[in-house]
Amino acid sequence: MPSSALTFKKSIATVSLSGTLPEKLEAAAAIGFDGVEIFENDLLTFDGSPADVRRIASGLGLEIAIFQPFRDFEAMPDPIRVRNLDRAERKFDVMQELGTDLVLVCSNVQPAAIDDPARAAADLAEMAERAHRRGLRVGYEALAWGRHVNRWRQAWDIVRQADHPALGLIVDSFHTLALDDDPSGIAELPGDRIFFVQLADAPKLSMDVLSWSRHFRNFPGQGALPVQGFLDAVLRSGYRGPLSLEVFNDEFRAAPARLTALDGLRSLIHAEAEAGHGSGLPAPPVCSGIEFLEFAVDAPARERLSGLLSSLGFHHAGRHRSKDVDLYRQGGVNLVLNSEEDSAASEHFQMHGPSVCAMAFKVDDAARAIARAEALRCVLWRERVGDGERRIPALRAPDGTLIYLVDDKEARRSIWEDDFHLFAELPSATQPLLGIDHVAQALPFGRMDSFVLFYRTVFGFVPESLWELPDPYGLIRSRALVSPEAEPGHGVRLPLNISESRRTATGRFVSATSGAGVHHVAFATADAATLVEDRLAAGAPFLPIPANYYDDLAVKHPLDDKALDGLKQRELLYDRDGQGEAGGEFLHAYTDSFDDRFFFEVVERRGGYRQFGAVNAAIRMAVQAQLREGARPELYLD
Ligand SMILES: O=C(O)c1ccc(O)c(O)c1
Ligand SMILES: [Mg+2]
Repeated sequence: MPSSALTFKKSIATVSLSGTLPEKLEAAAAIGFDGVEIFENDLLTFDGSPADVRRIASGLGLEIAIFQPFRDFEAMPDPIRVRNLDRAERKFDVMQELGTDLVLVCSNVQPAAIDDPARAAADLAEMAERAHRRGLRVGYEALAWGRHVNRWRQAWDIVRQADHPALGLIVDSFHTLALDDDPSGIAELPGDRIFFVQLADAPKLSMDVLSWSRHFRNFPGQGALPVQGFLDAVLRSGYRGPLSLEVFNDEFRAAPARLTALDGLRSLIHAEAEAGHGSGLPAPPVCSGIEFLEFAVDAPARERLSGLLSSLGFHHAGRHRSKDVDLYRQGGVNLVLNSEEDSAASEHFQMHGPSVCAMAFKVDDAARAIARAEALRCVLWRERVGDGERRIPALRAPDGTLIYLVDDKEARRSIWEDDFHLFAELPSATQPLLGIDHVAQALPFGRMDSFVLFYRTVFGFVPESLWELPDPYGLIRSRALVSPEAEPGHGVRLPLNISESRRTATGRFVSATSGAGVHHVAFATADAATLVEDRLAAGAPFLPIPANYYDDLAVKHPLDDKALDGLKQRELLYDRDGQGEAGGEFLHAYTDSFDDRFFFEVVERRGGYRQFGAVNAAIRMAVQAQLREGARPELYLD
């Protein structure tokens, strides 16, 4: 840690959290924020006095960092000017009752506002002077849609011109970055003239900036704005005040306040550390792949699942030394079927039915990864272990799924040799799977940002662009998080899916399993055609693909008749990315779903194909829906 590292106070605006004002305060305090911004609307709708708010906050150990916003103040023609100064005095009374000394004035949006920075400066100087007499301060923020002032530099020029010690600048990453304005000059400002700093990110969307700001802001690291560069500039100025999250987001307004607050704090700790401050974070793990997936099953589900796995070419490779747990293996893929009573798996089974209850990532240093996760406020997990068995460190994903971290740095034997009675190895020629290519999860609506933040900050995964996939019964939004070192047959890839509709594959999964979870698992192979042909012969339930799909494929891609026929005979789907030599190919086949829950996929990546065959997801969802509904086209044909 450099000796210049500073820890900043962390604050959140009440507008970022759901609930009543006391609920918001309680959530912010419980999660560990130092302070809050009291958003005026939350006070107006609170059935108690500002002094009551002060008592509640101080009882929770929360500082009220600022009261905001005070709107449409500066550069108004008389007599509104005089009225605005009276209005300010009234709000100063409220601030003194609240016990905060700072108010945010956002730039005027009124058509009546005069386009004259000198008038704005004079008005703000007058307001600051009145505040000063009461020991209060005023901060001036440029709204991106302000009538005449919408950039931080304009606001700063006005603050400088007003030249009053009780008047300072407030910067908000959203307003600057949404206009594609350059924040780097903030580093040159005197840090003590910046009175407050608000941070928010947002996804890239094309819409008017006001609607974008009011509905789609999110926490730093959840969106696509360069918030880190903004923060670096702010901190280089010498600013030492709080870092505060100010997010207007329709989904956050509906989400449980504590979940949102936890994401917010995680985001701030990460941003502060990335800026070289705070107590520091150990580097993210290098994730080289998925060591195993664990399924929670009871005895009947284990019977059926092992049958499905056998049809896909897996064999029963081992039995746990002390628990009711079996290992199924093929080549580089390890699947664990856990029926142990009184375990995390059985708890998962009670809640969700047959499902993936744990993933294990292969990492370079599990202890370092756990230290990072802990610093980012993750929930850690310690499984009960038998004598001589390996304890594998683990943490909880936001949905409660366990993520084990396996490194073989100090071990002389693999986790399998440590904990399992292993049966005789089969010849590798009979095991064509290379590893787990990707693991797709279905998330409850409104939870995407939370998962993106978790995988991005804790593991350093990189979010890919958003896809919209048409299911016959609604739209699915999909975004993959990929470990930076992912190469074909290597690394971790996690597509995350959400759907507003309860009738889509994703929506049905979330309601059928009471929450988020693994929806499908894709296995990598070097030769999908041979594998699928062999497995179809062994009775594996690969989805039958409509002939129309192949007719269309012949038009889209330069495939000769032989190649096309080879795909068609084996129910293989196809995609290409890139152009010419640089292009890669993707061959894949899906199974029908197990108990209408999860399913498997076999994939072959050729020539550096980087995607997930999303263009074919609609075909898969339609075929699965037809199988599920028992659709029979002949009923509709005369
Ligand atoms: O959307 C608004 O009006 C609004 C108000 C206050 C702020 O600090 C802000 O960034 C936006
Ligand atoms: Mg703001």
